[in-house]
Amino acid sequence: MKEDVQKLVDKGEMLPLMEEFYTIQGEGFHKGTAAYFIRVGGCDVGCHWCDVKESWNAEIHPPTETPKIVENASQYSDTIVVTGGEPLMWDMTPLTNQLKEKGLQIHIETSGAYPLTGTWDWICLSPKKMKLPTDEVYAKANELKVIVYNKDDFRFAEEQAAKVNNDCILYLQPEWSKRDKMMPQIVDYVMKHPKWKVSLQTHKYLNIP
Ligand SMILES: C[S@@+](CC[C@H](N)C(=O)[O-])C[C@H]1O[C@@H](n2cnc3c(N)ncnc32)[C@H](O)[C@@H]1O
Ligand SMILES: Nc1nc2[nH]cc(C(=O)O)c2c(=O)[nH]1
Ligand code: SF4
Ligand SMILES: [Mg+2]
Repeated sequence: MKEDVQKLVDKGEMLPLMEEFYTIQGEGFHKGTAAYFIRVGGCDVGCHWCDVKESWNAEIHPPTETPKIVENASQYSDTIVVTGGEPLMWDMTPLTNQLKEKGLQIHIETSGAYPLTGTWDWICLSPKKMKLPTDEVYAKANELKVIVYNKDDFRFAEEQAAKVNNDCILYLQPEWSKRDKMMPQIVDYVMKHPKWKVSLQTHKYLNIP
């Protein structure tokens, strides 16, 4: 990467943009709501079941000026979801400041494994065992969304629930490839422990992005 571009990426004034799309938020608290998704490239958390492994290598995604991303996003929706990859690998301050200047609602999907930057109307924290969230994101998360791949994830979910703030809404979401096996166990678990709710990847059932 050219030195001047690298400097702008380091400041969050340019971001490796993988894709952008207008769709329906499929998961968690805001499921069913139309939103414009900005998918930022780059992630080193390494979830073996990740459904967007193409996002991991930041170098294959073109560094894009944040004003250009914002200008485009604002044409589509009042609600913007920033996801990745892991968006918090980058300084989210310029992007979120500019989205706020347009009066948009800004949500983030994050593992919380990197320092929390940017200003957010909604934080969806989906913690990962390999690289745990920072204390700040546990304190500020609006929803906790734990992916259930196997039985140990129920233990992990409780451990993570003990760390988030009291207002945080708790979700268990089946890992997509294990949904048939884990869904009955999730149903049973939620009925026994009703502080949890079920989150499904509804966009995958609807065949939308
Ligand atoms: C692709 S990640 C990107 C944002 C961030 N890196 C994170 O993990 O939160 C977006 C959401 O999809 C979830 N996810 C990824 N792969 C999944 C899968 N195979 N089944 C269910 N959820 C998955 C993640 O846990 C996260 O909540
Ligand atoms: N429709 C839809 N909803 C989503 N919610 C979180 C997603 C993500 O990949 O971050 C996602 C996604 O990729 N598509
Ligand atoms: S943290 Fe998110 S983007 Fe990174 S590997 Fe895990 S699910 Fe995929
Ligand atoms: Mg997704």
